[in-house]
Parts: sequence; structure tokens; C-alpha cells
Amino acid sequence: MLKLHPSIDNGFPPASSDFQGGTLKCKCATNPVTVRIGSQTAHNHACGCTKCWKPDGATFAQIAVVSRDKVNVTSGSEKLQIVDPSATIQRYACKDCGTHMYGRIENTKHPFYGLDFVHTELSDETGWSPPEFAAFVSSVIESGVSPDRMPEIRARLTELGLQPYDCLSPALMDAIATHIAKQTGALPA
Ligand SMILES: N[C@@H](CCC(=O)N[C@@H](CS)C(=O)NCC(=O)O)C(=O)O
Ligand SMILES: [Zn+2]
Ligand SMILES: [Zn+2]
Repeated sequence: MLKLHPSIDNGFPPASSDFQGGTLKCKCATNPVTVRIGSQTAHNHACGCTKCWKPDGATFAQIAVVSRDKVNVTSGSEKLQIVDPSATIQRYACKDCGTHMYGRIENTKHPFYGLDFVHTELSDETGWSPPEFAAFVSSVIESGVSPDRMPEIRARLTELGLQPYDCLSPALMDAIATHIAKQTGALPA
């Protein structure tokens, strides 16, 4: 059976109204890193890229955004390290178990500056915004998935209601391009 992601394979519940967030916990049995997320997330999606953290056995990551001022490390901060300081998204991972706890953009000109990237399946709470689409689908090949399996993977994502894209969704790509056009002057600010 094709395994995309444990929070996706069996379908997913809708978001709870008035959901106020929850606490993400890494996979360490003792002294886990915990991160409090103080609001609902947005733009949750499956990501097939090689950089996003995936649970054991998963083909895709599941990742959402939340305002960076709603993200607070509540324990184990000494165990966090940035996976790749040169990446646009600085992913803070637990150095003991490898789980990515949040990703942050420090470039103030980046279209997504102010938003952190989080994996809400690391929380025990239910009610988080469900995935809406699948991004960077072709990139799973870079993790070793045979290209022959791509039709099956795209069909399954579509069946689950997650439209597959090979970059981000058109709405997010349009938002990025609009932000850049306003910076360059191609569109009025
Ligand atoms: N094909 C590449 C795509 C990587 C990529 O561009 N990932 C996207 C989605 S998470 C991104 O925005 N990356 C920025 C970053 O990793 O800093 C891979 O799989 O490594
Ligand atoms: Zn850990
Ligand atoms: Zn990714």
C-alpha cells in the first residue's frame, strides 16, 4: 500500500472552528523539545521536497505556516540546531532525534517573511487546518522514489483531494510573484 504520510493516508478531519493552537513535541522519549503554537495554522500542504522533515516511512512531509510571533520554544531549546544555515528556510531540528520543530525565514524581503513553517502532526491536539494541496511532488524522485511510481502517487493525492503541483499551488505562486513585482516596480506597490 502506498504510504504518503501518516496524517494523510487515511483522510483528515476538517479544522475545528475557534481552534487556538497546540504544542509540538519532538520524538525524544525523554526531555523532548516542545514548541507552543499560539494560533491556528494556514496553507497546510503535503511537500515532496528533500528539505522538509518527514516521519519514518513517509514519502511526503506535511507542513503549514503560522505567524512567527505565535511560535515559542517552551522546552529543550538547547537541543535545537539549524539544519542548513544557508537555506532560505532555517529549519530548527532536535539534534537528538532529528525532528524539525519549526522553519524560519530571516530575509525580510522574502514573500513569506513573518511566517514560520511547522509540522502540526507533532502535536496531540486535533483541530489543526488540514492539508489543502501537494507541493513539489516531482521532488520525491530526488529522495529515491522511482519515476515509474509518479502516476500512482499523483492519482492517490488527487483521490485524497490534494491537487498535486510540482512547485507550490497557483495561489501561492501568484502571491510570491506579486510580492516580487511590487519590489521590482513591475507592479505598483
Ligand atoms: N527539488 C528540490 C526542491 C527544494 C525546494 O525548493 N523546497 C521548497 C519547498 S519547502 C522551498 O521553498 N525551499 C526553501 C528552503 O528549503 O529553504 C528538493 O527536493 O530538494
Ligand atoms: Zn528530539
Ligand atoms: Zn519542502
